[in-house]
Parts: sequence; structure tokens; C-alpha cells
Amino acid sequence: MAWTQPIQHEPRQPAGHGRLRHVADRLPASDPDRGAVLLLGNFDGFHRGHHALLDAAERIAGEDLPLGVMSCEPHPRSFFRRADCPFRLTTPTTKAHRFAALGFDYVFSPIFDAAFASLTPAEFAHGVLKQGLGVSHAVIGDDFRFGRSRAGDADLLARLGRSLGFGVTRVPEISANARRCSSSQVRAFLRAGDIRAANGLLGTPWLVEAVASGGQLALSPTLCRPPAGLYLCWTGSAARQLHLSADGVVTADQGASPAAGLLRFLDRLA
Ligand SMILES: Cc1cc2nc3c(=O)[nH]c(=O)nc-3n(C[C@H](O)[C@H](O)[C@H](O)COP(=O)(O)O)c2cc1C
Ligand SMILES: Nc1ncnc2c1ncn2[C@@H]1O[C@H](COP(=O)(O)OP(=O)(O)OP(=O)(O)O)[C@@H](O)[C@H]1O
Repeated sequence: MAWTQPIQHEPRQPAGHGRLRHVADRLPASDPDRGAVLLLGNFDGFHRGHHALLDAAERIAGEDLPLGVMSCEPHPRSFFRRADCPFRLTTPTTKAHRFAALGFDYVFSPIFDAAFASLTPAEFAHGVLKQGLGVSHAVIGDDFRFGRSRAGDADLLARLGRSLGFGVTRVPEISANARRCSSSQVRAFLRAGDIRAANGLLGTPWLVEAVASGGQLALSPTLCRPPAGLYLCWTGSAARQLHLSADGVVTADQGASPAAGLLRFLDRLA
């Protein structure tokens, strides 16, 4: 598959509906979003592998069941301090933007803290998925791990689902050019300045938040950072050539700098 092949994915709801509910903890007993089909994982960026889970979930949900996606905050990688440089593909704002555009009804965004990380697989399945959210179905990749010390795997979730009364669908690995699609791979392409390859995995140009910082415009500080250089970016109204410095400052090649807000990285020019 070519990196640049676009994703043929129609959002489930008409464009513009796009309202996304944020669920931090649990859904009340008679809430209409109980009974949802829920995608489990972190979903930083929403790449081709994640799209395969969404496709499966949409087939299960049909027209009737709500669709949810889990995405912890902070990202578990921050909690475990596994990253030594900014790594995120999405800020909470761009993540919500993307989930809404994809047609999710809610994002389940628990605070990933010591208490949450220490839940056993059974506690997570019973207390969070069954009692807290009342899911009818969970959709995961084959390599999904969950619970304290990553003790739970896809087989265990399927067994827990059978005993608790919810379905579990496992999606086989999606790869591109013989490599597993992953958020880590998208980060590696971005850090190498290969915007096209990153966008090919994402299926859409990388959407970033640019913020005002010390009188300048800069990439949001938690975001993964491409190398200093000249980039072609979509500012919402036009494609512009923008310089990115090593510390994330964005300046226009010509004319005024774009306003703070959302930018899409289209290509690296130099
Ligand atoms: C309830 C729950 C508890 C978890 N506890 C841990 C944990 O103790 N240690 C861990 O490494 N991952 C844990 N995870 C998995 C993380 O959410 C995360 O997916 C995983 O650490 C992936 O990290 P990576 O992006 O660095 O590969 C847990 C997940 C869930 C849903
Ligand atoms: N290439 C893939 N094929 C099938 N399932 C996938 C793929 N990538 C991720 N998944 C599944 O999508 C869900 C979300 O995964 P996760 O957020 O850990 O993404 P990731 O790309 O593996 O991230 P990271 O590289 O940061 O570990 C999990 O259930 C995971 O198993």
C-alpha cells in the first residue's frame, strides 16, 4: 500500500453533526449511551490500524448502537514517563476534533493515574466496562494489553466479556509496507521530517494546534516535533509555506504569520 493512499472512510453521521460527549468516569443507569460499542486503547492520532477498529465497530453497531472510543488523559506514556521528548500526535483539542469528525458519540477519557493503572484486568472489565459504561461490545487490536502491569491481553478480555455479558471483537494487525501501523511509527516519520509518510499512515494530513507563546506562534509544547525546516501547511483558508524552528516556533516564509489555531502539515519543502 502506498503511504499516500487516502482513507476511504465516510463518517457515520452527516458532516456537521459531530457532537462529541466526554465521559470521564461512568454513565448513569438509564443513559442512552450505555450499550455502546467501545474501541479500547489510546488512539493518539487515528491511523489506519485504528480505522480498521472503527470499521469493525460500525458494522457491529449498525444504525442503532452508540459508538464510543477510549482515550486516557494523560496519555499512559506520560504517566509512566516513558517518553523523554514531546511525543503526542494530538492535543486534547485536536483529538476531540478528530473523534467528532469520525462520528463517535462519546470519548471515554479516564484520568490515567496510579489508581487507574493499578486496576486488574478483571476489575477493569467488570467495574469500568460492564458496571461503569454498560458496554455491549468492545473492539480491540490483537495486541491490546490492559490492566496492572499490562497483565491482560485479547484472549483474557474475550473470556471476561463472555462471563460478564459483552462481546469482544479482535481486529488482526493492519500493516503498511511490511510495518505495523502504529502511533509510534507516525511519530518516527514526523521526527524524521517525512510528513508524507506520516500522513499516509494517518490517512489525513497531520492536524496540530499552534499556540501563542512569548509573542510568537509555536506548536503546542506536548506535540511531537518535526525537524527545523520549511513546511507546506494548510491554515484553514490557504496553503502556506511556514518555517518551523528546532524549538517549535512557526513563522511565515512570506507575509504575516498565521493566527493561533489548527494547522495541517501537508509536506516538507526544505
Ligand atoms: C486499567 C488499565 C491499567 C493499565 N495499567 C498499566 C500498567 O500498570 N502498566 C503499563 O505499562 N500499562 C498499563 N496499561 C496499558 C496502558 O494503557 C498503555 O496502553 C500501555 O502502557 C501502552 O504503552 P506504550 O504506548 O508505551 O506502548 C493499563 C491499561 C488499562 C486499561
Ligand atoms: N496496526 C494495527 N492493527 C490492528 N489494531 C491496531 C493497530 N494499531 C493499534 N491497534 C489497536 O488499536 C487500539 C489502540 O491502540 P494504541 O492506542 O495503543 O495504538 P498504537 O498505534 O499501538 O500506539 P503506540 O504506538 O503509541 O503504542 C488497540 O486496541 C490496539 O490493539
